[in-house]
Amino acid sequence: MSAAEPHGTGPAVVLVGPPGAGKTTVGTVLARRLGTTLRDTDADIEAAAGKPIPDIFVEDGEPRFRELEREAVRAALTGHDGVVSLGGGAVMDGGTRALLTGLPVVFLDVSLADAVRRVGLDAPRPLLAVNPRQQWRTLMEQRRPLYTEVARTTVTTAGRDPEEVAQAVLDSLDLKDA
Ligand SMILES: Nc1ncnc2c1ncn2[C@@H]1O[C@H](COP(=O)(O)OP(=O)(O)OP(=O)(O)O)[C@@H](O)[C@H]1O
Ligand SMILES: O=C(O)C1=C[C@@H](O)[C@@H](O)[C@H](O)C1
Ligand SMILES: [Mg+2]
Repeated sequence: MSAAEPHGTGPAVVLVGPPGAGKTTVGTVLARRLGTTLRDTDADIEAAAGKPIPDIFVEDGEPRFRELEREAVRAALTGHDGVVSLGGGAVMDGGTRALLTGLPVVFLDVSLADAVRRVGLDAPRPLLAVNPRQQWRTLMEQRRPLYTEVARTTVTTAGRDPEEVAQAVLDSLDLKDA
């Protein structure tokens, strides 16, 4: 299968995984290697709402955020044939999960220790505001089955730099560089 092949037929790769999995970093590498661009639904939501995600959580609540996210994911998946990176909690919404059916979704798996090391515990993440380490553990335990459910393949990021992770993603989907 050629990397440039799926133009006009949907995204080449959709990345899911918790904060710190490397969705943005690896997505950027993948986009370069596939000769395409990365679309990040968190950025799309912020642009559409005209405010940062933490403000959406505080002012509108998480359920509203998940609705906005579902629409952002729908738009990204239908309007982009490159690499799409979803927010860490996108899989919590059943409607969003349904949008991913049949797509080349890759779960970037990361250990709690690596995620905390990469992102830190003081980042402005609304769901980690109180007791972040315990919250993180709980989120990872809740979400792992959902990442696995939506994913066509799972790629571990432990002990791999972003280039190596990107290569493993391409291999897992049987894609080649542009
Ligand atoms: N495979 C890797 N090895 C080491 N560090 C990595 C790896 N992947 C990403 N990082 C680093 O981890 C941090 C978080 O990566 P990144 O922002 O890509 O994660 P993310 O999954 O997009 O997170 P978020 O859900 O917050 O958007 C960055 O500093 C990045 O350089
Ligand atoms: O893990 C989560 O639930 C989130 C992750 C981020 O990507 C953002 O989508 C938002 O902060 C929520
Ligand atoms: Mg990111």
